[in-house]
Amino acid sequence: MSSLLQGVNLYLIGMMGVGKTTVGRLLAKQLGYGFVDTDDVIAQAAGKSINQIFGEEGEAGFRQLESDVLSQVCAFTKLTIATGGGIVLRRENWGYLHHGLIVWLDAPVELIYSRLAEDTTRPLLQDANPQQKLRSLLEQRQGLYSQADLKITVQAGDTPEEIATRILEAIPSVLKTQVSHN
Ligand SMILES: Nc1ncnc2c1ncn2[C@@H]1O[C@H](COP(=O)(O)OP(=O)(O)OP(=O)(O)O)[C@@H](O)[C@H]1O
Ligand SMILES: O=C(O)C1=C[C@@H](O)[C@@H](O)[C@H](O)C1
Ligand SMILES: [Mg+2]
Repeated sequence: MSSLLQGVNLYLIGMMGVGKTTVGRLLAKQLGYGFVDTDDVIAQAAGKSINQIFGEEGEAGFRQLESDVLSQVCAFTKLTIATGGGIVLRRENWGYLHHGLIVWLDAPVELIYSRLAEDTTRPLLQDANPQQKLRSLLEQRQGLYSQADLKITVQAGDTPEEIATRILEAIPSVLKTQVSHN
């Protein structure tokens, strides 16, 4: 698989809590790829948590840092990159994402909510009605996520290992499509 990909980066996109970081780490290991999480790189570079960045610089400040990090990461090869849930919002980010293969992890809002109900590290979910907030974010972003090369639907009970395997099994079909267009 790794040789089929020829070093092309894999970008995982999708809503917060869908499992991009968890599955991305596994995929990287299985592919012999490096692993990068854009949220972690942003927090490390800023020396602040994501919550602090949102609090001090606003969402716009965070989005700028996110684009800066993505623009640097995409220059490397052989990486699996777990992105932040809102990376799809900026048009310029798509130019970077399309350097690699983009995989959308999609899951029902109820499943995402059950995972993140107690979470305090996602600033956009610190809302009076987090489930409704998730619903409206997904509605706003669905059309953007659907521009991915590959959509993988995640259901309750799917283990990270199963999801990683499903992604690996689906990759050849996408690569074949790309080759046949050349
Ligand atoms: N397949 C799974 N089964 C059970 N729990 C999972 C699964 N995938 C992820 N989780 C759990 O759900 C939570 C969110 O997962 P994760 O941090 O990987 O999501 P994410 O897509 O990276 O979110 P964000 O966009 O906020 O970074 C974590 O507590 C993780 O352990
Ligand atoms: O969905 C989002 O907009 C976000 C998801 C997280 O990964 C972080 O990037 C941040 O909490 C914002
Ligand atoms: Mg993550």
